[in-house]
Amino acid sequence: MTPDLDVLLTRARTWLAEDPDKQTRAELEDLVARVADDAAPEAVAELADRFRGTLEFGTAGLRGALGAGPNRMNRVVVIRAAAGLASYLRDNGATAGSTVVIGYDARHNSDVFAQDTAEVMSGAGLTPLLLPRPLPTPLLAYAIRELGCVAGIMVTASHNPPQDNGYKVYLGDGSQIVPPADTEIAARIAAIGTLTSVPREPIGTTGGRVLGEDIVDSYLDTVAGLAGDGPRDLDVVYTPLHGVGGTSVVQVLETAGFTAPQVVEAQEHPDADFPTVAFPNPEEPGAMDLAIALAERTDADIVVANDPDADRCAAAVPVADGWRMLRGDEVGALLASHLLARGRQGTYATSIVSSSLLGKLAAAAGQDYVETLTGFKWIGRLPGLAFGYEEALGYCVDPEHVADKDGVSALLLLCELAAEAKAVGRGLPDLLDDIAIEHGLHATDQVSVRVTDLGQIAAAMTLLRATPPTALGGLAVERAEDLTVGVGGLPPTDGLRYYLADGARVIVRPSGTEPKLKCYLEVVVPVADRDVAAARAAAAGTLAAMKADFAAAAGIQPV
Ligand SMILES: O=P([O-])(O)O[C@H]1O[C@H](COP(=O)(O)O)[C@@H](O)[C@H](O)[C@H]1O
Ligand SMILES: [Mg+2]
Repeated sequence: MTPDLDVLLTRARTWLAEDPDKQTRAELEDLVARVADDAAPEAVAELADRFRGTLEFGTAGLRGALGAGPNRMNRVVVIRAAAGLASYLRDNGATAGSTVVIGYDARHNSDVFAQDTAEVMSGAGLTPLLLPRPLPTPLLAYAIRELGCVAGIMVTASHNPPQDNGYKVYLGDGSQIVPPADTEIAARIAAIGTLTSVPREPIGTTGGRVLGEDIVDSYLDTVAGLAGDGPRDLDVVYTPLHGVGGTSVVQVLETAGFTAPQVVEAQEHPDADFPTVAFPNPEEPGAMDLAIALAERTDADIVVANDPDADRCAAAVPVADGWRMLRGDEVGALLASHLLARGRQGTYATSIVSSSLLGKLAAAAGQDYVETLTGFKWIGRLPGLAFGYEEALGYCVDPEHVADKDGVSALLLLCELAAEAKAVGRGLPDLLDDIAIEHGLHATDQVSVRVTDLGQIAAAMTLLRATPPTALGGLAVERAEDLTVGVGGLPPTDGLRYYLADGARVIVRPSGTEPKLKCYLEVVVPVADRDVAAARAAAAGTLAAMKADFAAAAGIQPV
């Protein structure tokens, strides 16, 4: 046995001694035995990975595979995280009786992690309020403001694979944490000694309770109230993708006067194993197949979907040759023009990896425009926000009540817009064409590479930094920026941005929620003689060439 292996085994045994979860304990005991017996290389690598650092706050809180060890999601990590957060809150003005609202999705152990969190809050003298059942993330964000809480926690891994879970952390403003709060909370988590030093009390101890359905109804009525008067004739197919959006979306649409959507039966109820999809992420190819098939069979007008925690919204619409998924940037432009047409005043915002079109729409209507880093935590908190969106299917159409993305309210307003268009014999693609004719066709695409070894992502970034591309898809790279130095007033972040000829731009960055390298591309093609189809074809050709060149420059194989 090498000294390194000895240290690893000691750490694992120390961890085992305080793990309150039978299942993760059994799993780690087994792994420790395999390492101690014959140091089987696979077992050693697995154990080392579990103890390689601790889960850190990323784009949207903590996120990782379920399992034992500090580098996984489990009860020990959650209890420590809750205790660190409680200590941060106490140091920043929270007093006895300050409330913390806790929500959870329907993933494996989400309810257990929520319960642990509530007990830690009680133990710290704060008052936990638990949402009554697995519910959408935006409902949690709503509850923070509505109930005047000092913080909120949502136990969810959103759209990640079934074996993952996660922990989204919000402060009293209803937005997810950003620096320096995240590092200050992380420091307090790191400072926690043994788990036995963390006081835990039953949730009633400090007046905490499980909330009733009234908070759910209050949220759903608020969302339904966003729709104006107008046409409601629209045949909607909907899927919550085995997540928690289902009943909320149906209730909101009906309250707003729509006929109940047809819901994809096999994906209607929450299921932690997401049995009908490879990845429960509407961005992934195939995730919407069942919904689109149902829409085809029933000749529906639109397909809408939420990701499993219902903070994202995806849509597909019928076109001449079948069904077309709308990109997040397209839905963002549609919702923005819908709100601008209604006279919504304020700041229109998106992330730097999203389309530049929003800036043009806002400017044309005399409204302010702001760009942030990736992550809705940056958008939701902007003062004076009128509307915010990001290409990753996230939209905030009601910043007054929900300072985060909300797949339920976005879905309602998109259906409202589609019904208005249908009433005059048009579809959402026609509205997109109108926008393209006025502002130029802004076409976006993404190369997303899933890796098993995070080293591959670092290697691609290193290669790009060492040998920057000089042209992509035949467009010269006119300017390159390394985002790690913090450009244009943005906080530093790992990423590279290239400005190309003809207004094209490319950004590459590692995902902060999944083991993926993401490259976001945009080209802007003027529309001549109202011929949007020609501009679209030209843009598609350039984007395809840019993708291929980018993959070669980064040394990656996109799937
Ligand atoms: O998981 P969700 O639905 O909350 O979505 C989260 O992850 C997305 C992808 O982030 P990344 O590119 O770093 O993986 C972000 O755009 C989003 O703001 C964040 O809330
Ligand atoms: Mg989500």
